[in-house]
Amino acid sequence: MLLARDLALELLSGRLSPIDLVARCAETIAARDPEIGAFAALDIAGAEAAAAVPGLAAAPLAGLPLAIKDVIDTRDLPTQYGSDLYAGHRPAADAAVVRQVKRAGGLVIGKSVTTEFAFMQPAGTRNPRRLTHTPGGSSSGSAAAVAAGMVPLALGTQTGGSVIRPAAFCGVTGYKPTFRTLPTVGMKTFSWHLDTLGLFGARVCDVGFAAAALTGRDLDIGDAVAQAPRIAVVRTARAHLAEPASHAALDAAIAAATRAGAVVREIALPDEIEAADAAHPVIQDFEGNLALADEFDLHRDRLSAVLAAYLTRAAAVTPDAYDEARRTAKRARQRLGDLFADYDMLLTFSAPGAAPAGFETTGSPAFNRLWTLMGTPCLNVTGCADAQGLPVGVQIVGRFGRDRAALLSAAFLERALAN
Ligand SMILES: NC(=O)CC(=O)O
Repeated sequence: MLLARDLALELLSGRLSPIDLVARCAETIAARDPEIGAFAALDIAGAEAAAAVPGLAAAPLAGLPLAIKDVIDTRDLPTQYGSDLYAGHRPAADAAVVRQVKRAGGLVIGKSVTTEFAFMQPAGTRNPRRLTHTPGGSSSGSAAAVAAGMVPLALGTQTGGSVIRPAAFCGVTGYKPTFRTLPTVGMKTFSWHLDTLGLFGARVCDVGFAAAALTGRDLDIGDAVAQAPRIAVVRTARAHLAEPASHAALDAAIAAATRAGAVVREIALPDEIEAADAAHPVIQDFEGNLALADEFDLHRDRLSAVLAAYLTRAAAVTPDAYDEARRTAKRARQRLGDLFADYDMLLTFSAPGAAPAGFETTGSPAFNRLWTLMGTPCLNVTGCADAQGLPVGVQIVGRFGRDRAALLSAAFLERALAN
């Protein structure tokens, strides 16, 4: 994989030019994407032209090429939301986060494949770790493009588990920042209480570097790691949904963290927090039904059967149920804040197991959706694999608004697992 932060330092030093890096990415894309299908659209020429701008390497992103998930509007490339309803659709303006990429000196080399409206209908992308397996979703192309070494960084989105789960399946670092750290203006909305922009990179320091470059926040952790963090392991009430490989990965992470000096304790989540897991689908259903009302009312026959059936069911959620779900979520966030008085991070599953074989599903968000609703920073940490050699992720959950601490904790675990 391409190491974004190391490449940025090479670009800044002049040992590598942005044009040469674009050429390297383009060569890998040409060699690997025909069998992986990570990209919905490419703009190599546009990236080459942008790479020629003098002084680019001194910018925060130093001329690094990025893939942008195709639910995020781009003025220079089609934005099709994973649906033929929007075939060839060309937004008049870039999404706010795309402007942040360009202002920071990043190069948009292409649009990465999304599932239909970032929901559950699998797209055509394959897992670079094993081509007969799903890469996960809904940020399928973003995770696959980074895993295959086509780009050093990719933008994705998460409403359920669409950053953390594909990152785990493809063996890359996925970072879902605190809610609204990155602006969702110009992203195709599914749920305005849940939609969160995230990043994919090879390592924790790479996504931290990118987040710092985009936002100007103190998130570039470099080689730093947390010192002896207090870790609460939470398998949650859904632990029965985790396969043996995920339990084994969590056990390996616990052992590695303990060896590295962490204080690790396994706890049960308080009932108020567990209750929010059931609130997530109520909020997603109510808001998704409205966010996709035009497509559902006017083009239902051109939606996948999965999405059409979902939106039909989602219409049944009442305003009272929606309001109660939001109150449940608020109580859970308050209780979670209390929990973090005693711990620096939570450690849990990233997904039920390794990437499922076949392409009938992109996997389950069972271990992601609660944290999406909590709005807390989450990272998939690499370093574990199952008996067949497929990556199995473990997930760090940090305190709301404390993203630097979450990145340092994730870097601590990443290093502990690598040693
Ligand atoms: N958009 C989403 O997060 C849905 C999923 O978990 O696949």
